[in-house]
Amino acid sequence: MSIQTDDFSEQRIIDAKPSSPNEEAIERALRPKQLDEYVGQEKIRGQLEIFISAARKRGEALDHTLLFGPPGLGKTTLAHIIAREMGVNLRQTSGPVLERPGDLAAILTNLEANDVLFIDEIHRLSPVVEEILYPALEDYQIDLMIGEGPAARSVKIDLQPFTLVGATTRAGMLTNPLRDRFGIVARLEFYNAAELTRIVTRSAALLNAPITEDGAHEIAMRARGTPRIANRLLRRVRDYAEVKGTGDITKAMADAALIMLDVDSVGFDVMDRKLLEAVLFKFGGGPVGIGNLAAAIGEAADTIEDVLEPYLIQQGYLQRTPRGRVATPAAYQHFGVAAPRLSPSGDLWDNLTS
Ligand SMILES: Nc1ncnc2c1ncn2[C@@H]1O[C@H](COP(=O)(O)OP(=O)(O)OP(=O)(O)O)[C@@H](O)[C@H]1O
Ligand SMILES: [Mg+2]
Repeated sequence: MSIQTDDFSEQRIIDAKPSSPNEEAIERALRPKQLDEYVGQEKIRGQLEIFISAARKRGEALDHTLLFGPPGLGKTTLAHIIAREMGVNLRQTSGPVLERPGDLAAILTNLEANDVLFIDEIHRLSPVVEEILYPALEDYQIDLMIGEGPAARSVKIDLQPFTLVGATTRAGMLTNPLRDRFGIVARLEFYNAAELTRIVTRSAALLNAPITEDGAHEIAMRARGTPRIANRLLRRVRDYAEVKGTGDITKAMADAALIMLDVDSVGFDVMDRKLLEAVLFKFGGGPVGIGNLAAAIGEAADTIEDVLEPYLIQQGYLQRTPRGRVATPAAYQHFGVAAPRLSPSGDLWDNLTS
């Protein structure tokens, strides 16, 4: 099976974004429903446990909460868990869907006391819609213009207290006034292998797929720190094990399936390798600007920044410097080439912190 197509975002096996509506339905089925089923993110979980229980005791809405981090780490999952643990309804929408102030006003005025309003991709709210949101967040009130021309007047509408849960892959793109209105700001981190092993094991049980501990670990190691990718690899490995074996997902079975899928030992696929190879061999290890890099590998700068880079940077293969992207010795090593002793800025690599 080849995963090299023109539109790789549709096909890429380790894309952190959902690949199809069908996959979203499967994901919903695998989604943990309660905080204690939610694996990892210990700090966030610990904080939310306290804040939610305090808000419930007081009978108040939870503070507005911003969830940010790369795709597939569990933001939507967490938003649903928050509503459930608060014992309230969740209304879901997204930044690009809310085109006019009226769209948001209609949702806000229909919220019941302490409900959760989940706005995905909140960095893509239009400025006029954001304007309506400020007084809603601060005073549970909105100012709406009714009518047009000389007859137009503004009316204040009181809202029920509610909690905004905003999710974004790019906290840096939020306006300051919006960011300042979140009482709770949670940054989701990539998951370690032990956590992903637990996620894979749990999902396999839900899918009725027999799996060994080291089979789960093998998948976890190659899932780029991302539960969505872990679950997707699990489903592909299960197919492979059913066709090529008895259905049992062992380490050997997982390894063979992942080799077939072209996901290498550290979870890189064609796109990751293409990006690192470009930095290493086309741009001499860097520094290279994002625009040049995007042109060289034929990928949008956004996709590079949101989807490809975060994991490569977190794992120490790539660095972001003021002058551009730089490949680290680990990147040279991965491709079996000797790394230069000095970084492109002329420092010893050992002295640089990533
Ligand atoms: N902590 C977790 N424990 C177990 N499973 C998880 C966890 N986080 C995420 N998942 C699984 O990963 C899948 C993707 O998670 P989710 O949709 O919440 O990611 P997201 O951060 O909202 O991604 P996007 O940025 O694309 O919206 C879910 O189906 C869920 O099953
Ligand atoms: Mg989501």
